Amino acid sequence: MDTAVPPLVLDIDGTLTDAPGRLDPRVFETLPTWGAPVVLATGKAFPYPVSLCHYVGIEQTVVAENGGVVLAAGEVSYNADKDAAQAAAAEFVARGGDVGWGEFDAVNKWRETEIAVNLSADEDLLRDVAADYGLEVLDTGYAYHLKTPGIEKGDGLRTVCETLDLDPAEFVAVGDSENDASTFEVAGRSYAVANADDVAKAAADEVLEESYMDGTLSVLRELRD
Ligand SMILES: O=C(O)COP(=O)(O)O
Ligand SMILES: [Mg+2]
Repeated sequence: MDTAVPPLVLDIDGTLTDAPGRLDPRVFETLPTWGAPVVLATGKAFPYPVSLCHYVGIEQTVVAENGGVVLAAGEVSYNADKDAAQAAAAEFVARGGDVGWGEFDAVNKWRETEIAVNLSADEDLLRDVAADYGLEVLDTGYAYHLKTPGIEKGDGLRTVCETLDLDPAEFVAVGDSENDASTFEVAGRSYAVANADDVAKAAADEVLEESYMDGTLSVLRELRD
């Protein structure tokens, strides 16, 4: 029954995907029929979750770039400083670093508020440069994010809730990484999938027995039944 399901805030990578990072096809049958708002909250660049909502067939309600960009009810807000991240990334490269996505950098091309760096990059150098520019480095397990400190997915969820007149405490959150800890704090109930990192596991109300979409679906089924 759909009558009493709570709104959801779902991470994408590691939560709606499989281990190699492919979207789990069960997303297509589960999310469009959910009887309450579904927010996708991700570290991915803004167009990725917007496209995902489009193709899955749900409202475009999105927290992207770790809270840097929020879209709800057609209203977009930008909450972080791409210029600083871009300047720091240029300095990182000038000091011998490699952002690591090859010649055509689709990971950052449409990113509005931060820069994502491949996990193969020199982390110590990246952290040094970030500190010089007053930025932080967030490791999601999928990328290092060179970002404005204090801007988090959880702030994005609050913005969504203000726009849609929803109570964040009613939300159920599922995620897998350090960048989901802020969402877990803001949402009323939170779950880390079994493949989650230690920060996400410590922040979650409950750590699930199953990984990836199997874990996420175990929560959604329980909420629905
Ligand atoms: O972009 C990343 O690094 C991780 O993305 P996610 O927040 O959807 O897991
Ligand atoms: Mg994730």
